[in-house]
Parts: sequence; structure tokens; C-alpha cells
Amino acid sequence: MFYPALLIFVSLSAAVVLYILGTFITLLFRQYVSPLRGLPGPPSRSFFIGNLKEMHDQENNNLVARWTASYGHTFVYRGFVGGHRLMTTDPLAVSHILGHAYDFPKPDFIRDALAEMAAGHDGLLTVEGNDHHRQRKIISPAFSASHIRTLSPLFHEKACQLRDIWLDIIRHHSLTSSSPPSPNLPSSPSDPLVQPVANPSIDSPHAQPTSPLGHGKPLIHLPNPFAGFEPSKTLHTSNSSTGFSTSVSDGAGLRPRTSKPSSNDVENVMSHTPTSPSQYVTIPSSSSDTGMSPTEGPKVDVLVWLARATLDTIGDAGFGYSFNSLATAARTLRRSRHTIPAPSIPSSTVPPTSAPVDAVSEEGENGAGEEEENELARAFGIIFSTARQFRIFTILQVWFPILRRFKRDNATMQQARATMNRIGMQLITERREEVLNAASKSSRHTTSLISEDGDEKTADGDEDLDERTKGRDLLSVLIRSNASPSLPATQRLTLSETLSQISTFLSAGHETTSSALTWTLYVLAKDPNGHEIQRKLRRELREIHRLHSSAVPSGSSTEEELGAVLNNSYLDVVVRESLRVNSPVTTTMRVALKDSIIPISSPLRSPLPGSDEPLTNGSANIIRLNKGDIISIPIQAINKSKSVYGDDADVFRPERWLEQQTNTVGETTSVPNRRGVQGLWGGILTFLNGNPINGNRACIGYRFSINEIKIFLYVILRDIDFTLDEGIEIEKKVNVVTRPCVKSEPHLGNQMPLRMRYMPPDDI
Ligand code: HEM
Repeated sequence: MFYPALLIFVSLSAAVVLYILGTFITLLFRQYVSPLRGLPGPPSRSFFIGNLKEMHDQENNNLVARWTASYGHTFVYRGFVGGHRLMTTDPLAVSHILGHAYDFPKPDFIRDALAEMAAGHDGLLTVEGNDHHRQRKIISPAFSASHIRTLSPLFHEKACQLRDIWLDIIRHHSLTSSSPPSPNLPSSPSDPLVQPVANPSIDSPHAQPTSPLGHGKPLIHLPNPFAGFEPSKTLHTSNSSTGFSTSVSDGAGLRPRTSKPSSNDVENVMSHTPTSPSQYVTIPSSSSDTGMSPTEGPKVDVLVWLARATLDTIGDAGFGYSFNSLATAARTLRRSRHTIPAPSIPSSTVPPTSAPVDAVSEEGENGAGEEEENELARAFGIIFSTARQFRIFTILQVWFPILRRFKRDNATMQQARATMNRIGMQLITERREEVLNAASKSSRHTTSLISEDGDEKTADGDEDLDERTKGRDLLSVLIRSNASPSLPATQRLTLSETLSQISTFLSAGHETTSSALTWTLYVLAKDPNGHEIQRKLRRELREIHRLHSSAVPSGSSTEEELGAVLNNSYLDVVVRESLRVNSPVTTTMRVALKDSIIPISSPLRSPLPGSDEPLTNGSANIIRLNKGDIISIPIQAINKSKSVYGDDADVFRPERWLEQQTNTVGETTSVPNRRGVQGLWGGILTFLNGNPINGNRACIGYRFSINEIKIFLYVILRDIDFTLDEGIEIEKKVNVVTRPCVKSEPHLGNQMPLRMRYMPPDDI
């Protein structure tokens, strides 16, 4: 009898078995001939996943440092089915690999993972070779030092918005707890640079809260819309929304018009729009829940607020798009405060406010759709968080590329991607029209711009285009750069490439910066020397403020003042040291495009006693790689190398950058021993390498984030003091970006609960 179905089944099964077998045999053969076989390294812990599991938690246990101590600067660890992977902290090897970026690209599985994590396959983060070179040239003007400086006022505005929210939380806490109110808490912006913001943080920036928040000792845990890797207790299903207005008449960019909850589920992974106040705020039932003494300020999860602030910043500065993420959360928080009579507090201790307690009605707080998370924020959160989840499937995809074709997208994910594309297209159209309109006013040059359908339109332009077009956002500059008359048509970004840059900037620039800011507040709050660094920095920042606010009329010193902030040397070393000890991106991976030889400065160690494998690879000053060999560069471990930074390499000590020292050729330098890898910024590898030779893959957004971090610290630290409660142990969870977690509260997911206290001007 002939059974066609059976025959098909058997043939398919045989094909699958052959495919798997073939892959395994290829893998085993690769290992057998791999020149990496002879290198020292830790024993493989598992036949299938080698050392991958122990590496997963490496940032909390100094695994790479221990491996380096045992096996030297260059060694192998094991990946899937024991595959050899090179890991090196050797400065010469790292500089060579990163400096020849086009010979050592990102492995396909990393590019696929990044692409899935919102960056897309056509964006700067994921393209390689000539496409990368072409894109980087067009995109670079948007990130030039001079252009990034023009964004300072916008960073300042966002920082003020966040500061006002936090001051409001502190004020509310002091009014509602049994603790004495914070002394002289300001009732109006203390900062002449504060511009009236389009979306005030909590109704009026300094309005009194309408009511206490529950039972006296608030713990504030806004669910982090971008923390999907560790499911949080406060996570819920997401909402979706219907259309939005494309009108930009108020200059604020696209805004959601309506937003209705739907029953669409996101695999129970995350929440983006809490549906009740209790989802925003954890209200302990008694003061013993918090262990707080009456004089302590509120404990606030700074991670979630900073994530919102940096999202708003990249939205505005990146594309002229208003996420309104801070304002939305603040409003929801405010509405969660029950309306009960305000405690009677002497007016001398709590300052008068613009609005009396309870004066702002629910109606007044709640404009159309105000409580709803912005549509693009939600879509981005769904894509970003879901893609970040660690799955065995992800490991299998590394070695069975066919599996990468199986998309896990469910309906919600598809909808999120469609939303991102739709809004991205609208942004491009808007910015393009703005540039086109400005260009058409001039007749000196002809520029061509990509239209929505990929056709080219021509317009007139002149060299003052930048001046006359208002758009300072990265996308507008990119569109102008792409329209440069000197650029051949074949070199221009396609529409799809332009679209991919939006999600690329979002995914590469938002969480990295919020992570950096969060860890900076953490190291300042945890300073074992009684907050001396925080105090010293506050003194410096207040001095800048004092000098500029008294010398010129209020509000007119913005540029000078922010310039002084960016150039302040103590702020600079605090940020540099923070980015050194807590690099938001801890590791990067590369693959050898061809058989290669890599120079090393420290000789390889022999395999440990007991190993029967002789040292076969390379010689005292090189190692060999086969095409396809994978390389790990442990950025964080290199930043903490004891051979470069000394025995206290793990310690946050900004002063190390101010100490003078004489190097081997007799020059006096103001930085630690410079035998390390040449980093792009500040002598650290956090933004990857300087000195590119063949391909520059270092962070293009480093100036953006450094300026943003500095200006945020300038605004926030002048008024607020941060401490970490004793007994709280913070751990790192790494999945592309390093996020904090409270060790004893893994179920709460990513968080950084810091105690906040208002610092009156006469206090430090
Ligand atoms: C503290 C904040 C940041 C850190 C620590 C950081 C770190 C990095 C690192 C390590 C890379 C190299 C990745 C690799 O090749 O493996 C990178 C690349 C990149 N970053 Fe950043 N980044 C930060 C902020 C930003 C911002 C604010 C933006 C944009 C607004 C941005 C955009 C990019 C892009 C587009 C790339 C790809 C560059 C290329 O391949 O040519 N980054 N970043």
C-alpha cells in the first residue's frame, strides 16, 4: 500500500534529523580543528550550554575577573555544545578587534537579537560593512558636538520636570507621614532656567497634593514599562489604543487622541497602562512595613522615573515626539492619592503653594486620555521587553539559523510593530516636510529628499538651512544630512533605513542612559564616606548655579550656565567614574569574518595542571582564529581591570581621575595608568573604542547621553539628597543593559529604591 502522507512525514522527519545531525557534526568538527582548542580556560560546566549559565550572573560575582586571574588576559570559555569562544581583556587584542570592526562584525545571532529588540535590520546598530559606513557618515552630523550642545536646554527642561515630580513626592510624604515636614521645601521652581513646560509634571509643577497617600509611609513603585526580563509582581496585561492625532499645531508633535483599554494580552509579560492606582503605588499597611523612621524621606524607585524621563528626552530630542511619559505617570500617581483633609501644618514649615490643597479637581487633572500611556511608548515597551526575555530557543537559534525564521510574534506584537512603523512614518513625513518647506525658501542649491513612497523630491536649499529650519531633533538633522546636494543618490538612506534609525535611537539610547543615571544615583547614595562625594558635587553644582543666577537676569544665562555644567571637572569625573564601575552595556561580541591573527600584549598562559591539551595556538604575542570563531569583549571587566586601575579598581572613587601621575616617558597625566584599552570617551571602554582603523562601531550617541546625564545630575542633586537604606542589597541583572534588582525582592523585578530628602539651599 502507498501512503503519501506517511512518506511525506518520514521524509520530513529524516530531513530534520539530518539537519540536526549535520549541524552537530559541523560543530564538533569545527571544535576539533579550532585553533582555540589549545588555549587555557575554565572547564565546561555542561555539555549543551558550556559556561553560558554561570556567565549569566557574572556581573554580581566577578566571574570574568576570577577567570582572568586564573587563566590570564586571553582565554576560552565554552558555548553551545562546548564550542570554544575567545574572551580577552588584553588591551592590544581588544583594540585590534574593535579597531577592525569590519573584519570582526557582530555575530548574526546578536544582530538578530538587536533587530528584534526594536532596532530593526536596517538601522545603524545592526547593519555591517559598506552599508554601515554609508549610514554612519550620514547620521554623524546629528551627533556632532556642536549639534548635541543645542539640545542642552531640552535636557534641562526634562530634568526640571523630573525634579519637580520628586520634590512633590517628598513634599507629599512630609505632609502625610508623621515625620516633620521637609524644611523650606520650595513652592515654586527655584531655578531661573526653568521654562514653563508644556506638560507640567503634576498639574501645576509645585501644587500641593490633594491628599495623603494611604497610611503614612509610602513606598512608590511605578511599574517599569521597560522591565520585562524579570517579571514583576506589579505586572499586568497591556491595553491597546485606537488612532491618534497627527496635528502638530501646538508644536508638541504627535499625541494620542484616544486610548481605550482592550482585552489584548501581552503574554502576561508586562504592563504599560495600569488600570488602577494600586498598580502604581505600593501602600504598606503599617510603618513597620518600610522600617522607616519618622524623619526619613520617601523611598522611591528612581529607575522607573529615570526610564520615563529619558524616554521623554529621546522622544523630543530624537524626533520631536512627545511621549509624555513622565507627566502621565505623575498624573496617575497624583490621582491615586485619596482625597482626605490635609493635615494641619504650620505655614512656616510648609511653603505656600500656587494651589490650595484639594483645589485641583479630578476633572481638572484629567484631560482627554491623560492617564493613558502614550501609544508609541506602549508599542516600544512591548517590543523591547518581550524581545529581551531569555529563552533556550534563543540559544538554539545561534546554531540552527533556520529557527530564526520562526517569528514568535503574536497579534499584540504585530500590532506593536505596526504602530511603531506607522508613527515612525508619520514622523519622517512631518520632519521631511519641515525641511522641504525651509529648503524651498531658498534658491541657491538643489537638494533632494526622499518622499514617503521612496521617490525623490527636489527642493532648493542653501548653507544656512540648519539655521532656518527649526527642527533640532536628531531625525531632522539626519534628514537634512541625507538631502545634502553633495551626496550621490546611491549613497542616501532609503526610507526603510531612515525608519529603522528611529527605533535604533530609541532602543540604543533610552535605557542605556536611564541605567547610567540610576547607577550614578546609586553610587552617590551608597557612598561609604558619609556621602562626601554627593555633598562635594552638590557644592560644585550649587556654585555654578549661584554664579550664573546672580550675574545675569533670570533666565538669560541658559547657554552659559549649561556650558559651565558640561565643563565642570568634578561632575565630569563623577560621571566618568560611575560609567566605569557600572557600565550600562557590560559585554559585546564579535565574530571573525575570515581566518585571522590577533596581537596580544600578555603572553598566553599554559593550560592549568591536569589539562592534557598543550598550548597549541599562536605564540608569545599572537593568537590565531578561524573564520566564524566568536569573541567576547567583557567591557565591564576591562573597565575594572586591576592592572590599569589598581587594587581599588572595583571602588567608586572619582578622585582617581584627578590624581596626577607621571607615565613611563616622563609625562604628567591626570588619569590613572593608561595601559588600558583606548576608550572612545574618558579613558574607559563604556562607549567602546577610540582610534577606529577599519570601521567605527563605537557609540555614536555618547555625547548625547553624557550631556543628558550631566544636566540631569545638575538639576536633581542641587535640591535632593539620595540615600540607600541599610540592609538593602542591590544586584545587577544583565540582559543587553545592566539593570538593578533588590536581592531580597527578586519578585519585584528591576528597581532601585532610594530614599529622597529635600536639601534646602543652606544645607549640603
Ligand atoms: C550611557 C549611555 C550609553 C551607553 C553606555 C552606550 C553604549 C554603547 C555601546 C557599548 C555601543 C557599541 C555596541 C556594540 O557594537 O557592541 C553603542 C553603540 C551605539 N549606540 Fe550607544 N550607548 C549609550 C547611549 C546612546 C544614545 C543616547 C544613543 C542615541 C541617541 C546611542 C546610539 C547608539 C548607536 C546608534 C550605536 C551603534 C553605533 C554603530 O554601530 O555605528 N547610544 N552604544
